[in-house]
Amino acid sequence: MTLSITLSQAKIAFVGAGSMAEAIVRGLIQTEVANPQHIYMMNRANQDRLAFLRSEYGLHASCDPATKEAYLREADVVVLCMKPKDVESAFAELQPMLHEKQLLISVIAGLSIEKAERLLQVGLPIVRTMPNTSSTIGLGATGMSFSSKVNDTFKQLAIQMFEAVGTVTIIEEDKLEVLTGVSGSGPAYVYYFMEALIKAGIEGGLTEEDARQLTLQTVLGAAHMVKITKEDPAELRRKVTSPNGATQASIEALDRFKFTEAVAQAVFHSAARAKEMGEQIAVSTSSPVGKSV
Ligand SMILES: NC(=O)C1=CN([C@@H]2O[C@H](COP(=O)(O)OP(=O)(O)OC[C@H]3O[C@@H](n4cnc5c(N)ncnc54)[C@H](OP(=O)(O)O)[C@@H]3O)[C@@H](O)[C@H]2O)C=CC1
Ligand SMILES: O=C(O)[C@@H]1CCC=N1
Repeated sequence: MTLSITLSQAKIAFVGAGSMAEAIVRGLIQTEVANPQHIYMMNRANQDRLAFLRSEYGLHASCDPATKEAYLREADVVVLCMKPKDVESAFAELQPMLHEKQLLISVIAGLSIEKAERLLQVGLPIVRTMPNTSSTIGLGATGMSFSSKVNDTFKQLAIQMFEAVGTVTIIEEDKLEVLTGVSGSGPAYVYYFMEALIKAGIEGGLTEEDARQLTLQTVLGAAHMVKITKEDPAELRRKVTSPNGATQASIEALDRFKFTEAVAQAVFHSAARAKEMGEQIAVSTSSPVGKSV
């Protein structure tokens, strides 16, 4: 890889072709920062999924071992997108095909850089990230940490890649778990809140269609208000909350049901589970080598 390589020139191989890999790929292609002909996706066995990805995005996709090996050996950037439970076997298979000139990017929750280095036993630079699924529409929020081997060119490449699908927050690695609790899992809390708001609206007598539309516009409008006015969410909330009015009654109800505490617990449980998943990935000193991916 030369110092001047850009994302559109780089060959990017995704190991794992699930929802997170697709979210990133879709953003890269839609924003035209990456060339679909330079994107290589691979999974374990799901041929239908690969056929869909090929036809939808015009990229290369395969689960054939020899083809995957060729993809990996040629790649400038390898993005690891499998579930934590699959890391051990996937890394053992990957290890013989990687080399020190490549950049490795992991989106795997909880997997530390140090453990990835021990598993791979290849001294290549590693970028640990925690994106979220809103990357699909270019509105992702990605946290990112670098191993000491990542040079400035690779840092810029990784940042550019995830900025193509949203915002990037560079953070100390030991903060990535709590970041997982906030923004990695975060979209699920927002959807859960929306589900609850729709359900309550319907229970109160709204049609399902109206409850959905009103909920969507409310969440969208509130998020845009924070972004556009740059006001603190607490200040914006105060503006909705007339003294002794309807909103005050609802906020008091949320407080009685410990809303703030519930959200904090959600964040900390996500962080703890991410850490636990990372710790559960075993490092065997006799990793099988020479097998195909
Ligand atoms: N979903 C999310 O919101 C977020 C997920 N992440 C992280 O992203 C990672 C992937 O999650 P997600 O996309 O949701 O998972 P999915 O289950 O959607 O996709 C996992 C993919 O990994 C493939 N895979 C498994 N083992 C191997 C292997 N040995 N070689 C090649 N491919 C393999 C699977 O292939 P096959 O189908 O053929 O088995 C599948 O394509 C996780 O580590 C997660 O922590 C991070 C941030 C947010
Ligand atoms: O639920 C998970 O484990 C992954 C990490 C953050 C979002 N999804």
